Amino acid sequence: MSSDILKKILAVKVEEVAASKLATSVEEMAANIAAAPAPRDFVAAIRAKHQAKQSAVIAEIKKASPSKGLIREDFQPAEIAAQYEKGGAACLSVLTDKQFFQGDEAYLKAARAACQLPVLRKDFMIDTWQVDEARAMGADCILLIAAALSLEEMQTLETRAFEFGLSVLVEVHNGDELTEALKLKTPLIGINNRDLRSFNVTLDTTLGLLDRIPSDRIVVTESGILKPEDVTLMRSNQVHTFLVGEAFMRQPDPGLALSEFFA
Ligand SMILES: O=C(O)c1ccccc1NCC(=O)[C@H](O)[C@H](O)COP(=O)(O)O
Repeated sequence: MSSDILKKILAVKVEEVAASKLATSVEEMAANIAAAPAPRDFVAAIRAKHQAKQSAVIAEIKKASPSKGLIREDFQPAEIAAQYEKGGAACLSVLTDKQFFQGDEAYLKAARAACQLPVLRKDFMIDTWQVDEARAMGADCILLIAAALSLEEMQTLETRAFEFGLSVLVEVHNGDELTEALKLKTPLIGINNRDLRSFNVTLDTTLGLLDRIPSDRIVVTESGILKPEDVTLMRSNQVHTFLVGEAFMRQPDPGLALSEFFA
C-alpha cells in the first residue's frame, strides 16, 4: 500500500474537510469549541518529565496503520489511556483518521476523559477547519507534517492552534523539511524515522538531523522505537522525548510495556 501513501491520504483529507464543512456550520463549530474542555498543556507535560530527569513519552493509541495493517484487535481507547497514564506517559497521541488508521474522534474523547494527560490529535492537517475540529473534540496538540505542507500553510495552522491554546508538534523527515520547521514558533520538533513514502524505518534519521536542532527546541523521535535498546541509543544521543505506538499497542497492557521500556 505504499507508493506515496501520503499523497493518497492528503487527497482523502481534502474530501473529508469539504464534507465536514458541509455537515457542520461555522456557528455549530463555534458552539462546540465553546463547550470543549480547557486545553491541557502538552509542552509543559513533556518539560515536567525532563525536569524530573525522566524521558517524556508520547504514548500512541493506534488500532491500525497503512504499513502494518491491523495492529490491535482488542481496542479499548479509554482502558489503554488509563494504562498509559499509570505506566508513566507524559502525553497521549490518538489517531483520528478513519480510512487509513481505523481511528476516530470518539477514541480521542474517550481516551482523554479516562486520564489527566494532554492529548495529540494524530491526523493529517491541511486546513484550519481541522484545527477547529481538534479543539472542539478536546485535543491539546495538533500535528503538522512538513512533507505535506508549505511553510505558509504550517504557519497559518500553527497560528490557529496557538489562538486556541493548543500545542503544535511539527514533524520532519529530512534536512529541507527541518529548515522549514525551524521557522515555526513551536518548540516541539518531531523527527519521523519512518519515510512516509517508502515506509522504510531507520533511527539514523533522528541521529542524522539532531545536530541541526537548536537546544531551545525539544526533539521528539517518532516511529520505529521497538525495543529498550532503541531507547538507550536515543538517550545516549541526548534525545529524551519519544513518540511510540506499535511496540506498546502489540502488548496486552501497553502501559506496563511503556514502564518496562523506559525503566
Ligand atoms: O505508521 C504508518 O504506517 C504511517 C503511514 C503513513 C503515514 C503515517 C504513518 N504513521 C504515523 C506515525 O508517525 C506513527 O504512528 C508514530 O510515529 C508511531 O510510530 P510507531 O511507534 O512505529 O508505531
